Amino acid sequence: MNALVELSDAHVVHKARSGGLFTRDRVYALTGADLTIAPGETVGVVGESGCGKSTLAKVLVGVERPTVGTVTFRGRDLWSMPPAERRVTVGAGTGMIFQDPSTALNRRLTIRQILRDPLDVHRRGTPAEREDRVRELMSLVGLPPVLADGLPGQLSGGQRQRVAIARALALDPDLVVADEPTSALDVSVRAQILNLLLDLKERLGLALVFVSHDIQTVRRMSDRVITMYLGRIVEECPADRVTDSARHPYTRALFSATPGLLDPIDPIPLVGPVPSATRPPSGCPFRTRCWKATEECADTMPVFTAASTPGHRFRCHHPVQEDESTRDLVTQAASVPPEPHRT
Ligand SMILES: Nc1ncnc2c1ncn2[C@@H]1O[C@H](COP(=O)(O)OP(=O)(O)OP(=O)(O)O)[C@@H](O)[C@H]1O
Repeated sequence: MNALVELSDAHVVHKARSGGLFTRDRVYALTGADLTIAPGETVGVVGESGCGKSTLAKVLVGVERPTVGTVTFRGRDLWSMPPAERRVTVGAGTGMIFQDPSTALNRRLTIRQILRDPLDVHRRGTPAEREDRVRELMSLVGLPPVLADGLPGQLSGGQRQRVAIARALALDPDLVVADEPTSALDVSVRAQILNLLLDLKERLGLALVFVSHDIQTVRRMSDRVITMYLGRIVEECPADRVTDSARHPYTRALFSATPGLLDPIDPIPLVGPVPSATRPPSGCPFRTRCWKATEECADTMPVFTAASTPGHRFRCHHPVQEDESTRDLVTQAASVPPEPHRT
């Protein structure tokens, strides 16, 4: 695959905190992530809260340095560049859109100042050209020019997110990462912002990484869906196959619990809670909740296996068969008693 950005064996480990103080524990936020994103591709990232989606997103745009592993952007290793060069590469080549535009935008600056800031920092064009670019960016995201002298607090949530999108696009990036871009917005404006992102992606040829809890939207927006579990990428699947043909039991379970995707069925029952990211299980991290788990799963983390469809791969010792329906899996999972090796 022609790569725009590539992660190779990327790990992010944090010091754990308790009551604001660091403890001796470590949080394994991202473990052994290998991922390639092509120019113009939309990759959706799904997984339960705390599984490392935001960490993956931040590593991809060079905001977070992996503790171990490499991030290659347009063929260059980001973290072996001199810092000044990395700032230019990341600042101009990537953009990030956060969940809550109210906190992501400086509320003391006007919209014009917010949009001019990256152009000034990266010294793009003459002052007059920067003013033109601000007008162009506002028009690109559907904001009337009259709002240029307003403050973020004077705008609606949807308008603020449009400003955040315009700012992310200011320097013509190749890659934009949107981390839960609509979850802080009113339901009524979510679709408008998602359509705007899709439209901009097409018009500007952007690669888009879309992180969300909203599985239906991820599937609709993306070419490829990445499933994460406890800091690991466990499956990559073309979006049009992920509901019915995902091979990792966790991906099937996640999609079975999303209302409206499949014929009405009960979700695949999973045993217990997600384990702590400070003490991930040995072997496959999903094994403690998986109805297919065996001793082998406790002993070794499976390597990626390629499925029959290009772009589809999974890490599982006992994958779901291609012809197994989610309804079959619900029955299977419900009939398996908890095993000692699961804990
Ligand atoms: N700076 C940090 N210090 C300590 N632990 C952290 C830090 N940042 C993230 N973590 C932990 O790393 C793990 C992964 O966090 P991350 O935010 O990437 O997950 P997520 O899937 O995006 O979660 P959510 O869906 O709730 O936003 C979590 O256990 C989180 O508590």
